Order: sequence, then structure tokens, then C-alpha cells
Amino acid sequence: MIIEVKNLVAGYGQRVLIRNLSFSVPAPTFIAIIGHNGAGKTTFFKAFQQKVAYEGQLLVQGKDLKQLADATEQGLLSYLPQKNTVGFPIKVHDLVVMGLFRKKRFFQNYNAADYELAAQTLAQLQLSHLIDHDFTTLSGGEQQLVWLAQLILQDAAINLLDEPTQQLDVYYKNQVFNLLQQWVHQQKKTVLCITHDLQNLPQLQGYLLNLSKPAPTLEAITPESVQANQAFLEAGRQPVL
Ligand SMILES: Nc1ncnc2c1ncn2[C@@H]1O[C@H](COP(=O)(O)OP(=O)(O)OP(=O)(O)O)[C@@H](O)[C@H]1O
Repeated sequence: MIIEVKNLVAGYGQRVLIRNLSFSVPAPTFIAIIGHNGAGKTTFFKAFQQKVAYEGQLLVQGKDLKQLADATEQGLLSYLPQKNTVGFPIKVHDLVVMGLFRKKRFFQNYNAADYELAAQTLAQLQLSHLIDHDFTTLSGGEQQLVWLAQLILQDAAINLLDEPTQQLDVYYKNQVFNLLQQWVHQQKKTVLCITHDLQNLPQLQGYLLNLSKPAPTLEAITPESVQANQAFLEAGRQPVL
């Protein structure tokens, strides 16, 4: 199994956001994690990173994450946060190449082959024109795409993406969802993607996990299931306890 979520309960103090969630992912796939603001989507990702206390079990490739201190270093997990900032000037290619950190020892420099890989990934995202730019001067959407390029270079088996298309224009939203699909099918990656962009989902293959539902389960993505979940979310949210 790539991922097993067993009776997961997570939240903050008295406030339980995830109640008894269980599902298994046997093969590489794309999972869109949807739900109202505050439903617990990011909290679910925090559990994978051991950043929130939880009951139950989270296993990746058969290993219990509570017993695995270095899932990122082992290339099992990568995480793209909703907001990620850099407080100093840095060239785009210098930031992207850092995605290869697992291949490097401390203070070992990145070489020409590493920079070539970074350039190829930026080209894949149609960002070659920004390669020498100072990252801090880019637009929000451009920055989001650069972080995605860095994450692609990490080459992890399971990738947790928190609203990767949030700031993107309609063209790039499509491009990124298509790229994530290719990544699953060609590179055998598993992608868990928090998103509010339900309009982009019907053409994708994979699953939906609607954390606003009382008992969320994996639902195959079809135009009908996306529409039903959209209607569910539009109908309003349960009162917060
Ligand atoms: N450290 C914390 N302590 C207490 N409450 C928290 C903490 N972090 C988040 N919360 C609360 O938990 C709820 C769920 O937060 P979470 O970030 O998981 O929501 P989300 O589904 O990702 O929402 P969005 O779609 O707005 O990003 C929110 O109401 C939030 O205020």
C-alpha cells in the first residue's frame, strides 16, 4: 500500500476536525482534497508531517509515520505549503536546484548537471524566461510555479500540495493539473492536492476526498461526482463545534 489512513482523529484541543478517517491508496494516483474553509484539509497534511497530534495510524509504504523521523529525507514525502516566502534575494534557478537536497551532503555545491535538471524542470513549466530573475520580484503565481518546480526536483513518492493552483491564471491552472496527472501516470507519483478549483477536476483521473462530509471517503472523480460535491459544498457548512 502506498498510503493507509487508519481511524485518524485529529484537531486542536477540544476541536476535532478529522473524525475517524480511514482509506487506503494501493497504487499511484491523484487525490483532490476538497472541503470548506476550515474543514481540516491543511490539518490533515500537518498530521502527515507530525505537526499536529493525532490518534490512529498514518502509514506510507507500510511504514508508520510516527516511527519514521525522516520521511522527507528518505524521499517518501514532500510538502508544498499554501504560503511560502523567502526573505532575501535569490535567483530562481538557485532556489529550484535546492529541491535536489537529498542528493547532497551538507555544504556540498550543486553542479552543472544539477542546474541542468533545474533548467529542464523550469522549461517543463514554461518558466525558462525567469531562470535568472530574483525570486522575490516575481508575481505570486510565478512564485507558486517556482516552488512547484522545486518540489518536482525532490522526486518524492508521495506529494502533499496545499492549494498549488490558488494564485494561478486559468491557463496555468489547467497546465498544472495536467502536469500533476502526467506525473502520476508517467513517474508513478502519488499526489494529494488540496484545492478549491473544482471546475478543473472533471477531466482528471483519480479520487476526491471531501473533508466537509460527515464521513469522508475516496470517491472516484467523474463529472457527476465533482458536480455532486460542488452542490454539497455550495449548500453550506456544518456549524463549527
Ligand atoms: N494551531 C492551531 N490551533 C488551533 N486551531 C487551529 C490551529 N491551526 C488551525 N486551526 C483551526 O483549525 C481549523 C482548520 O484549519 P485548516 O487549516 O486545517 O483548514 P483548511 O481546511 O485547510 O482551510 P482553508 O480551505 O481555509 O485553507 C481552522 O478553523 C483553524 O482556525
